[in-house]
Amino acid sequence: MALCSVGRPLLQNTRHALGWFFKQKQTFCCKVHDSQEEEIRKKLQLFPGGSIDLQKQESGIAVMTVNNPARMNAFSGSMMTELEERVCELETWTEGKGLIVQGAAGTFCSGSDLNAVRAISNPQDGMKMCMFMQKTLTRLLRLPLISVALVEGKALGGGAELTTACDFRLMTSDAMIQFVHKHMGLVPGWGGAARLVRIVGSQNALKLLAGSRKVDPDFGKQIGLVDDVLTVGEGNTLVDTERWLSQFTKGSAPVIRAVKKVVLSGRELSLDEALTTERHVFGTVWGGPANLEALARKTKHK
Ligand SMILES: CCC(=O)SCCNC(=O)CCNC(=O)[C@H](O)C(C)(C)COP(=O)(O)OP(=O)(O)OC[C@H]1O[C@@H](n2cnc3c(N)ncnc32)[C@H](O)[C@@H]1OP(=O)(O)O
Repeated sequence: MALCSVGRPLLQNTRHALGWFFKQKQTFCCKVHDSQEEEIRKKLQLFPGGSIDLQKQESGIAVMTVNNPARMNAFSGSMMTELEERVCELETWTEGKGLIVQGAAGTFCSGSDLNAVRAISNPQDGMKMCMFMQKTLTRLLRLPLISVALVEGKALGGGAELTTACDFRLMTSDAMIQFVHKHMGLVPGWGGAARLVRIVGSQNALKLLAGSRKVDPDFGKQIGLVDDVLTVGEGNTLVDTERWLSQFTKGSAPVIRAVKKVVLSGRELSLDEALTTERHVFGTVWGGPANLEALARKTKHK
């Protein structure tokens, strides 16, 4: 049985996912797939092109690149299955602390590949693709890594949804995020609407989805979608993003991962369940190497 099998109620899915998450039995989820998933995976692989590249660095920061520049980094079918494989890889990366998600060649992602979309425009295939991407992006958001989307150029449709599957979003000063779904006769289906409401609130989410409003860095910051803006032409945006992220990833990996776990459980579980999880996670760092070192240093917080 896969981690979140199709049709299982959402709350049960969340509990299962978090139970799995905290026990860190990641290999289970990576290796076992149900037959419906296998079917959509095979179908998606009929639409090749581009790649999802992953570089895990010794610093504990990984860089994932959506790479299909000939189509403005649109997601081909094979890129959707590769994304899931990369997420699996990150789920088992126990030394990891942070993740940067970026697009190749100076632009973020123009959503799903419209050629593939046309070919699977029947409701059954559309629903399976949507389930597949929803599950993958939920797992991306639940990684025990602090993640940031580096948005250069454009993030459109599914590309805008992908940004919401990260903990933070940075934009370059000339970038733009737009949920263009309404113009395509759609609503988000990769979990982007649910996540957007949690990030910017329902009023702002309505503006972005019903108005397909373009989000520039100023408006993005104003509504809380965007955490910071990088000035174009001043240095290397990836290096700047790594520097920005390091304010949260400096220090011991178990502690950084524990922080992400308690925030995640606070966001996704009932208060009672989140408190139980928090106690459990606290127990994993109390008296641990970083804790003992800090005590020995007689740390003062001036
Ligand atoms: C989950 C739901 C979804 O994601 S629905 C998909 C939402 N996305 C879209 O509708 C994007 C449509 N594309 C555009 O609006 C423009 O191409 C954007 C991205 C603004 C870029 O414009 P511009 O800089 O003028 O370049 P261009 O149009 O010449 O594009 C370069 C080549 O890339 C291609 N491209 C772009 N986006 C996609 C896409 N989503 N799927 C497939 N191909 C895409 C263009 O067709 C163009 O290709 P070609 O050079 O004509 O062969």
